[in-house]
Amino acid sequence: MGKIRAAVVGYGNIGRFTVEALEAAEDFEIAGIVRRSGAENCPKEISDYKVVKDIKELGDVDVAILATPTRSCEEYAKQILPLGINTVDSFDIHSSIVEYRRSLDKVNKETGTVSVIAAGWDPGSDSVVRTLMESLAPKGLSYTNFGPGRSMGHSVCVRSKAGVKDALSMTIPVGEGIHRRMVYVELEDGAVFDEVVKAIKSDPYFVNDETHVFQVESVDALNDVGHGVNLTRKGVSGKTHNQLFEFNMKINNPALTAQVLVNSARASMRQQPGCYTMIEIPVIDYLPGDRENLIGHLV
Ligand SMILES: NC(=O)C1=CN([C@@H]2O[C@H](COP(=O)(O)OP(=O)(O)OC[C@H]3O[C@@H](n4cnc5c(N)ncnc54)[C@H](OP(=O)(O)O)[C@@H]3O)[C@@H](O)[C@H]2O)C=CC1
Ligand SMILES: N[C@@H](CCCC(=O)C(=O)O)C(=O)O
Repeated sequence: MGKIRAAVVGYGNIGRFTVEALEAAEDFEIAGIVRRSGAENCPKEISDYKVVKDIKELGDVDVAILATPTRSCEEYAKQILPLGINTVDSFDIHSSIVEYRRSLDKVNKETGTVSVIAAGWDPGSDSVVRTLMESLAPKGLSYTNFGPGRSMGHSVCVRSKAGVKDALSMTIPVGEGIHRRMVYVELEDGAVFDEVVKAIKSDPYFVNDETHVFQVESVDALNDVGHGVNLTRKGVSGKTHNQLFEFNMKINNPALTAQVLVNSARASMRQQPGCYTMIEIPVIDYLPGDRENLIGHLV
């Protein structure tokens, strides 16, 4: 089989690391990068690739990796799927995933394409770990404790508010799956801080958590894209109590998200038409290489 031709749509934090992850993956080639401004002010590190405004300018593309804000993923996917191109995204509004999956699945079936959605680390690879833990102790309690670290999704959400020039949303674990949000905003001239605070606190990304907003001179001076998670489950296997499982990681957030997107782009090439979350795909499909070799060294 030839190399998988992938396009990266959106060249922000996740887009930049997605290009790197594709460059490191021997079974992929980069068909090009889609930016709203096309090749205008093109960053030096991608100047050897085709950089375009519209994915149609790229010729043959097997899969489009949507490195765009979560709230624009559905619109991009619905423009791209009718071209016969698979899509992959890291959509992260947990409460809307079922509805989003249903909406794209219809388009996938009509166009004979595959979408893998919610494919970052959370939702994404953590969802696979949560699923495995629940199967190992079907009765019990699981907790997902994030950070401390930068949530890209929450930071993107704050940056989309009127008057915000730049933002950093830090996730602070309070315990048992509860989090505090510490939000640092750099404002445009003339922006009213209290209005910005109101817009942030009423957004579904923040509405259920204790949120503190601070105005700062420079977000860049504070920025650190490190993050992490501690997942636990305590429960019952069969009729036996007190089974305790734990999964921990400390990560560079965009680098890990990009790696999961690339793995999911590969997996998209191996599924029947439809829309999938990561827990619906056999884990072996995320890996390159010969199936029997993988079974030989992993099982
Ligand atoms: N599931 C998970 O675990 C994770 C999910 N994510 C998701 O990844 C998303 C992207 O994060 P990040 O890369 O930091 O975001 P950025 O803002 O850095 O990048 C998004 C890029 O999308 C393009 N874009 C297209 N439409 C818009 C629009 N309407 N407004 C702004 N930009 C647009 C822009 O690129 P251009 O100008 O080149 O077109 C922009 O640079 C987040 O929304 C988050 O939800 C992130 C981390 C983990
Ligand atoms: N979706 C997150 C990754 C998981 C961590 C998280 O949800 C949080 O910090 O709130 C992100 O966008 O960075």
